[in-house]
Amino acid sequence: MQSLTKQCLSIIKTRPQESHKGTFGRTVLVGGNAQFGGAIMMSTEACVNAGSGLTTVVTDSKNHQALHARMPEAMTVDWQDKEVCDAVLASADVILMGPGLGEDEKSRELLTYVLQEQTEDQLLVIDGSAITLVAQNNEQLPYPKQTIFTPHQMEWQRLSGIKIADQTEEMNQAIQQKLEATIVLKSHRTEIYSNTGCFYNPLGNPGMATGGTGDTLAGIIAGFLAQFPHSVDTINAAVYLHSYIADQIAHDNYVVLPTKISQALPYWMKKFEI
Ligand SMILES: NC(=O)C1=CN([C@@H]2O[C@H](COP(=O)(O)OP(=O)(O)OC[C@H]3O[C@@H](n4cnc5c(N)ncnc54)[C@H](O)[C@@H]3O)[C@@H](O)[C@H]2O)[C@@H](O)CC1
Ligand SMILES: Nc1ncnc2c1ncn2[C@@H]1O[C@H](COP(=O)(O)OP(=O)(O)O)[C@@H](O)[C@H]1O
Ligand SMILES: [Mg+2]
Repeated sequence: MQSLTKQCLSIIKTRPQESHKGTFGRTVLVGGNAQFGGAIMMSTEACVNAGSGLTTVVTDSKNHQALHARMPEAMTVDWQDKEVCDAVLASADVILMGPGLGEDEKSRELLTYVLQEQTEDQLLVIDGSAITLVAQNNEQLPYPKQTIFTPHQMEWQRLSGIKIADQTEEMNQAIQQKLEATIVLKSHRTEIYSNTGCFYNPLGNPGMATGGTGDTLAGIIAGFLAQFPHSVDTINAAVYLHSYIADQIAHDNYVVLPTKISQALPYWMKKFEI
């Protein structure tokens, strides 16, 4: 397993002069039920700050006002409005599904719908509740090689069937090869299993152990994939930078607020651009 270094951030390129919001990708985020609105808001804040050209959030209408107040850069769609959802999903380069989605009937219906709508050009990042639902329903992925799962160890236990204590590199890799999707297996030391190699993130700190840090990572991964190459290098860079920034914040903060990571993204991306 290869340990990531600062070198992995070299995918962050200086933006071309001749560019516009369409150049940097369209990201659609699906999640946030009435209980977990904060999760999709944190993913959105991360995605916009990570540089997604256009970001649209498909969520429970209860979250719209708060989302607009917090992130006017993002557009919102009521997840009951099928016609608008169809159009928005069709326009996406990257879809992030799951932060705060919940596990009720509506959540299940939305997951099945998104899996049906995904096209062969679109990447799908599956996080949070959506991982649990894929595991429960034994959902088949339409395009496994274009799918990225971002489970923590418990979600990976549900998806892979491997108990946390048995989640060794060998076992994890065997299930990844069966799934053919990329797996970002989150823990205090996150590992990335892909069709082209396995990587290990040496950064991160216990200040990150607070609700929303994973929702934030999922938003960064989606925002990076929207504008940078569709490869594991881009996912590695997102994982590394998320922890790198958290480590900077942790120098003088006991707890690392996820929204602080998002707010610091544009600064650090500028520092690392080449
Ligand atoms: N503000 C919000 O609205 C928040 C909403 N959230 C959403 O809540 C939903 C449920 O996700 P949860 O992860 O809370 O619930 P889960 O039930 O999926 O997992 C949490 C359980 O897994 C255990 N666990 C074992 N190893 C772990 C590891 N390495 N990392 C994390 N947990 C580990 C924890 O102790 C806990 O008991 C998701 O959709 C998520 O996006 C959470 O992100 C928290 C914040
Ligand atoms: N002790 C720790 N050391 C390093 N990273 C951590 C630690 N605790 C949590 N993290 C990171 O925080 C994130 C937590 O993700 P997740 O459990 O999905 O959170 P949530 O769903 O609440 O947003 C992961 O990226 C994980 O690597
Ligand atoms: Mg999570």
